[in-house]
Amino acid sequence: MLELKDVCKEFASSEGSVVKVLDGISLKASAGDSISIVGPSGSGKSTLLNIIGALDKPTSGSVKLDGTDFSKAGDKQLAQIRNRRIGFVFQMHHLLPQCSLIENVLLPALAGGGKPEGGVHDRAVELLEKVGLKDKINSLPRQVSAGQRQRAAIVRALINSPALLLADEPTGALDAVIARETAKLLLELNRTERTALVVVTHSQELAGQMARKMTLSSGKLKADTE
Ligand SMILES: Nc1ncnc2c1ncn2[C@@H]1O[C@H](COP(=O)(O)OP(=O)(O)OP(=O)(O)O)[C@@H](O)[C@H]1O
Repeated sequence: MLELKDVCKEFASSEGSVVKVLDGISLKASAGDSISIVGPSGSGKSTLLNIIGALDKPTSGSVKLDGTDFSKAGDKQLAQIRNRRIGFVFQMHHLLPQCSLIENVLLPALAGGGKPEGGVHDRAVELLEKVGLKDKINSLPRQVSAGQRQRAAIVRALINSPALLLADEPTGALDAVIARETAKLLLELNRTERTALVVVTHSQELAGQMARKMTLSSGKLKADTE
């Protein structure tokens, strides 16, 4: 369902030369998969995640999600894919401070001007309950803990039942115990929601919890063999 073929990404450096950050990356992931990508700072992890998430375009190569080739999709279709088929979780929760947790979770279901489909409110409540936020659904982000905010952000990423869940340092801003709990939850939801999960992280502990561990280095992505 997610398929990257020979993806390359080049940037112009400040000196005017061309730097190849990604050099022929191929990757396949299907529902229920969990993949971690580790690598040194500046190795291109965020660049790769942005390309997988249709937030950036490769210089060459192709990215397909459920058969749709991103390079052949128009801007409107790409926006729809980003909103409906892909969930994003970042290091910072990016919840709107003036909206309650449930309002934040429902935002992606309202994006695009459409009415939320029937049942989405129930789904939001159900997911918030599942992550232990039953008593907090009407609380504002500042009224809950950092770990609870990140759990709400994960639920928000899942509200539209995406095929793909992309997480960039999802536990990076949390202390060790909460980070561990959040990682466990992320994996549990990945299993029950049947998404393909791709996590970029510096944390070897988080990376080690994913079924497939990969390293990005010198533009190449390699599977770690235990
Ligand atoms: N828009 C851009 N223009 C020019 N160079 C860029 C651009 N975006 C990223 N780069 C360069 O590409 C390389 C990879 O950056 P990227 O942010 O993907 O690395 P990373 O592995 O995510 O790093 P970190 O772990 O520190 O977050 C870096 O050398 C960066 O300077």
